[in-house]
Amino acid sequence: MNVLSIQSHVAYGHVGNASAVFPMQRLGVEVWAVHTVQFSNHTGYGAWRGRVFDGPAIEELVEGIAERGVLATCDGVLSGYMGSADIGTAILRAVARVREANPAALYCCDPVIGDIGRGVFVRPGIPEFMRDHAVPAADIITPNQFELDYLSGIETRTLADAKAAVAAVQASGPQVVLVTSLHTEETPDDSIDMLAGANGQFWRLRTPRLSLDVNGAGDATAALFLVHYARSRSAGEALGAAAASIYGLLRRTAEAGAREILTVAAQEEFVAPSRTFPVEAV
Ligand SMILES: Nc1ncnc2c1ncn2[C@@H]1O[C@H](COP(=O)(O)OP(=O)(O)O)[C@@H](O)[C@H]1O
Ligand SMILES: Cc1ncc(COP(=O)(O)O)c(C=O)c1O
Ligand SMILES: [Mg+2]
Repeated sequence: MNVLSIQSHVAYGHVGNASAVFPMQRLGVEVWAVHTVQFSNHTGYGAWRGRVFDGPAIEELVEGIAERGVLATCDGVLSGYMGSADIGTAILRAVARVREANPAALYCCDPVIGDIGRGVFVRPGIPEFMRDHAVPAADIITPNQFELDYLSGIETRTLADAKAAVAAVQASGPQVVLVTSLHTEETPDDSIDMLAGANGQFWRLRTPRLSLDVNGAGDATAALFLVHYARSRSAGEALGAAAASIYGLLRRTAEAGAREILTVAAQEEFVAPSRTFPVEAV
């Protein structure tokens, strides 16, 4: 399996491609990593150095890959944080080129917009770009609850609200939706839910809430979910596999008290998670 992953990159630590690429490789996937930014470290530190690339820089690399004659062997495209709408447009052009070469290729868009508590943390214009262009073009999206609310225009308080919001977003294009970090009125305070929806069916998975504050977990989650969905074509199965790996990774990170997720030290969790959780049809 070959995945074109177009995301931010950091030299130190693990967010964006620096969080997503290795778990996919550990699962046996060839990853074609295109970086939208190259920063020293993630922006959660408050200070960083490095450069933001632009649309033409992304298109140039995709052109070079196309010149190798390999686009037809690309099974999926993964995108995450978009620095500008210009980069977003380049990503959607890459998706169109891959689909032209391989109509079966899946586009998984992590619609990074913001988070509960932090609000919108992307540049002006990006939320609208995600909602009006990127999400409708995707086969799979992996919003957190804040992003689900924005994309659907529904303020989700209950599981029924979340299901309605997923259905509303599915009507705009993506058939498979994974909601991360979901907390509804039904969710116990010491727990965290994920909700997957596909073909009119919904599955919920609940894990303990760990005491940690890290970045990059969503990027790894989208990557793992794409790979497991591409292989199984079951959103429920992909939910169970991705959630178990992420939980194992974060549990190890919390135990170590680390500021960065333990992508390398906890790599066994990507292939053989130490704990699995029931996937409940809801
Ligand atoms: N404190 C936590 N405890 C347990 N799991 C967590 C915690 N934070 C994140 N996760 C797991 O990581 C997944 C993705 O993280 P999330 O914070 O939703 O990503 P994003 O960075 O995109 O908002 C969540 O769905 C959840 O399974
Ligand atoms: C450059 C960059 N990309 C991606 C992310 C994604 O982090 P998170 O998964 O916490 O949203 C961050 C967060 O700080 C970042 O700085
Ligand atoms: Mg995210």
